[in-house]
Amino acid sequence: MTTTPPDVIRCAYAELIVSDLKASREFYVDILGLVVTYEDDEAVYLRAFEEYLHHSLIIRKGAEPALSVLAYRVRSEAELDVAEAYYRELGVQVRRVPKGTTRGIGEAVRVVDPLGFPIEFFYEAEHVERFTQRYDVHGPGALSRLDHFNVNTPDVPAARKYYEGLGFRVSEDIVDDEGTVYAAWMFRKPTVHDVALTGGAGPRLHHIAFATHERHQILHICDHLGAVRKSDQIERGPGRHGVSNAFYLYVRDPDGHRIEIYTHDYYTGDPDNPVISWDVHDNQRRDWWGNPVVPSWYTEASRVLDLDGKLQPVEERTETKEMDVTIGADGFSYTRTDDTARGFKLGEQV
Ligand SMILES: O=S(=O)(O)c1ccc(O)c(O)c1
Ligand SMILES: [Fe+2]
Repeated sequence: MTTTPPDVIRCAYAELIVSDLKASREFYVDILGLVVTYEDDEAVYLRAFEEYLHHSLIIRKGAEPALSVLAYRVRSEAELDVAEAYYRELGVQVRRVPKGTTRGIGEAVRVVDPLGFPIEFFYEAEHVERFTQRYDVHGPGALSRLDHFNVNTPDVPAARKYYEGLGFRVSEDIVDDEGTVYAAWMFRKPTVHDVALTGGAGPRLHHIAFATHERHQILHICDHLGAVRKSDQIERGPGRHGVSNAFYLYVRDPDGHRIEIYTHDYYTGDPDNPVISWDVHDNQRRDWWGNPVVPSWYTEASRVLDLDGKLQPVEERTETKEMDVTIGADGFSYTRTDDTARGFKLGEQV
């Protein structure tokens, strides 16, 4: 690459295609408590309480539930030219879209990145009221901001190299002693990640995560789902992650799109931030308390669209899959590395 990469600040918004806008609005607004910035018959533009840009999530009515864009904010309008040149040199599909193509967003550059994901780079965006201290409208499950994207991609080292080319750094990863890389967490903003690369068939969206300030907000969302008899939308957690140290919950929206609610990871902003590598057989890597990872969390994810709204084909992972080495009769994981006397604890039970 001769051209410099665009200066990405952070993950900024996503657009999900949903089959029933009303049902999805109930999930994202009535249960998760996101704020509606604007809505019409086609789409709802949502933001979390600390956010002052127009939206961080769009849910848009469509026949095929899928991800239609993951957007990163760049440091200035000038970075759009940089992004356009960078991706043209990569030889991928690149499109310049005028201001207002997406309500509330200025001029942008859209690409299908080398991993097959629909990605947008933008700077200018409409400012709206920031509800940081509007405690009169915060619910008990108040979400503060969008925190990260997690994507399924078959070749994690190749994806890591691509994102390193964009100036992202690795905070943590999951590996085995043969050198297979199962997942990596990468950041531009000084937290654990803006994007996580999860080995698996891809391009697929694994989840979008919103942060809360307090664990009790996550617990309230669980209680709320129970109260409306929608506990089946709780997929995994609440729990404490090993990787990232965050307290977490995964819920599935009416179309099965996965949303993580996440709090309490850590600062990564110094140049010498140490990378944490986890052994794939460490049973506390994904859940610090050793709770099992449900198989659907490894196998299910959302399809993604190209820039014309067509489903991207999915490529299977060829390297060993994490689920195969840590779940069920063939899989195994340990709690204490020297615990040979009692052998390996069977990994996540299925
Ligand atoms: O399950 S992991 O502890 O690996 C994990 C860590 C951080 C995340 O954001 C996540 O989705 C999953
Ligand atoms: Fe996550």
